[in-house]
Amino acid sequence: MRVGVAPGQIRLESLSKSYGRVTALDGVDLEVRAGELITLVGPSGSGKSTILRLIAGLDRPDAGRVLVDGKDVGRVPPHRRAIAMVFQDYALYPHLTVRDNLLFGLRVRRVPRAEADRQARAAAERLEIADLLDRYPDQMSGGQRQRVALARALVRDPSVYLLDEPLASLDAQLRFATRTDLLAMHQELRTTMVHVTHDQAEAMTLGDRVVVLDRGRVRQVGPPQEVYDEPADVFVAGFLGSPPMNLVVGGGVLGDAPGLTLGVRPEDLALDPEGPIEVTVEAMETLGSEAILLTRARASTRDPAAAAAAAAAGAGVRLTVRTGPRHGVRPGDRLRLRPDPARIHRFDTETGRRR
Ligand SMILES: Nc1ncnc2c1ncn2[C@@H]1O[C@H](COP(=O)(O)OP(=O)(O)OP(=O)(O)O)[C@@H](O)[C@H]1O
Repeated sequence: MRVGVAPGQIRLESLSKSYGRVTALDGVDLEVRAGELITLVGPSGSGKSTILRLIAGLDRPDAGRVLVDGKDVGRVPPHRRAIAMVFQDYALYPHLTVRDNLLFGLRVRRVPRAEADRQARAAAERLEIADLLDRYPDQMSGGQRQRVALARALVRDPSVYLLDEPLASLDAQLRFATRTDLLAMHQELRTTMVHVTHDQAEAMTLGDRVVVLDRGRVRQVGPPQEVYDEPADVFVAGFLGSPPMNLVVGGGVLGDAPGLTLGVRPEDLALDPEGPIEVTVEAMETLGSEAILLTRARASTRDPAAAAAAAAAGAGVRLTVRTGPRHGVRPGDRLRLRPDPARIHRFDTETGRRR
């Protein structure tokens, strides 16, 4: 029996990369499965684009290896890797029409004219830009340019797509529409896609798995809902979710827990007249389908460090609550909250790790 590796599988082994004194990647291990859409997410400077550049061969690692389909590609130049990259700023050739932008890569590869035309048209139709083939990039909207950039990647017929914040410069509505297109494109092609974003909402919706990065290290890898429900550490807990998880050192109003930090997401705090936590509403945002209440509780804790921290801050713990839009609450109101006991997260305060 032949044991092969499916095309488009990527393995990163102990990848490290520094720029001068800046450590961009610090021992990254990651396996991207063939055909998977995986999203790298993390704050600015966490190393996301560096990972893409190393996979594409645009940069070389200081240590570690990149394997594509089981082969070390360290010595393979970028144009020989079966990889297409799409950037936030489209990177279209401004002096070429859409048609010629699409044909460019095919001409470089000496694909016969008729076949190249056929492939360019198929990609344009796939991304619904067939009526724009004679336009120049500056004659199109941002969303249209992004579709052209995706179509150009498509005609290369790569075994891996690297997408570096392709939706970042689109407005909210277009972003949603293009995100849906990208998902449909992946579902149809089933080609490996590594997508980078710093937008945690995008990471939740776009990807079979999400990789959370922080300062050049992988903090957690898993299906988005799993990472959201069981963050591996305080960093991931605070990063994924908007508004972020409420985190209370020592537990405080969430329950006395010396040495631990307890967390609860805004949607897991219910308004309940019998609830154990008394808070004052300081501000609120009503968003149509939901409301966010910014409240402040009195810290009740026996953890001396937490009590001192709360006292030093001059007030009680802030708790953000997500609730329905028709709550009848006003700033200044006193309310009671009940945390869902099954949804309290426990972290070691010293290491930050989930307990
Ligand atoms: N060519 C370079 N020269 C110097 N420093 C660099 C270079 N490229 C990246 N860095 C640094 O390496 C770190 C990681 O950068 P990288 O672009 O991978 O982050 P990122 O997570 O993609 O960030 P962003 O979301 O802002 O694009 C940053 O501190 C960055 O300043």
